[in-house]
Amino acid sequence: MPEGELCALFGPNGCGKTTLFKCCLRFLAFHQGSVVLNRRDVKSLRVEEIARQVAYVPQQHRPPFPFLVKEVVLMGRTPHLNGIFGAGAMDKQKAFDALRRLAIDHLADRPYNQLSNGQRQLVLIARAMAQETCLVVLDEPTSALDFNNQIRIWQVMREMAERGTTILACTHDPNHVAWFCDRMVVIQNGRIAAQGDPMEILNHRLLDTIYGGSCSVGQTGELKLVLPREVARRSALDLE
Ligand SMILES: Nc1ncnc2c1ncn2[C@@H]1O[C@H](COP(=O)(O)OP(=O)(O)OP(=O)(O)O)[C@@H](O)[C@H]1O
Repeated sequence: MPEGELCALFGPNGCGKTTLFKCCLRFLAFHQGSVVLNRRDVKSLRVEEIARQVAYVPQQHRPPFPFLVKEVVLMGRTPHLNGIFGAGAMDKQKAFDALRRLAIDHLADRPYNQLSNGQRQLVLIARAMAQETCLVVLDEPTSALDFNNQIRIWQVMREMAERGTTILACTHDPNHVAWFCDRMVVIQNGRIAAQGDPMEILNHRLLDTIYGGSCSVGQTGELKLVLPREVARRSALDLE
């Protein structure tokens, strides 16, 4: 991936997006292919070295202990420290900045395991921001969020990419891909079915291949909009 790119990994349920992420991060062993991170094979890197370069936001996270939200976010600093107890004022400030950027600083002193799914998802994204890595990998980062927070997270990812962070996020929302991403990679049946600029490759033929004819792609000005086919028929959009 080019530096500073916001790329979406897209594909139907069960096509292997999470598995691919887990292989890239070495949570799962893989037997074919290779993963190269800043010109080095990840198999040759120690876990700490990977954590200094890649932050991961998992789809689900079951906390083992009632850590406070501010402690969970501070854990993002761990790869840069000599253990969590080495956290200094600057690390705490970075953790707080991430909480504030996501408008969840009011949750700082709440136990993480007493939060809603969406609140926990925001905390994990804040933890990844505090980690300050060159690559951030996010597994359906907006799946539990209200619409306002979905847009906030895509805007935050966009800003991070503009500042040079490379971002790989999987999502099931083709509109988010069209509105916010530089590139999309479509996985189907174990291989890359298509990849490129969403404005160029996101069309009804691609969606028919993935979803079997349930969607239409409309265009209004520079904006693409994916709608259920029946809804699209009722709209005044130019349909492909
Ligand atoms: N722990 C597991 N053991 C065995 N098979 C698994 C396991 N986890 C996932 N799989 C299988 O691997 C395949 C890919 O799953 P994966 O979770 O990577 O898909 P995904 O694209 O992330 O799906 P979704 O969009 O539903 O989150 C699926 O067929 C799934 O059933």
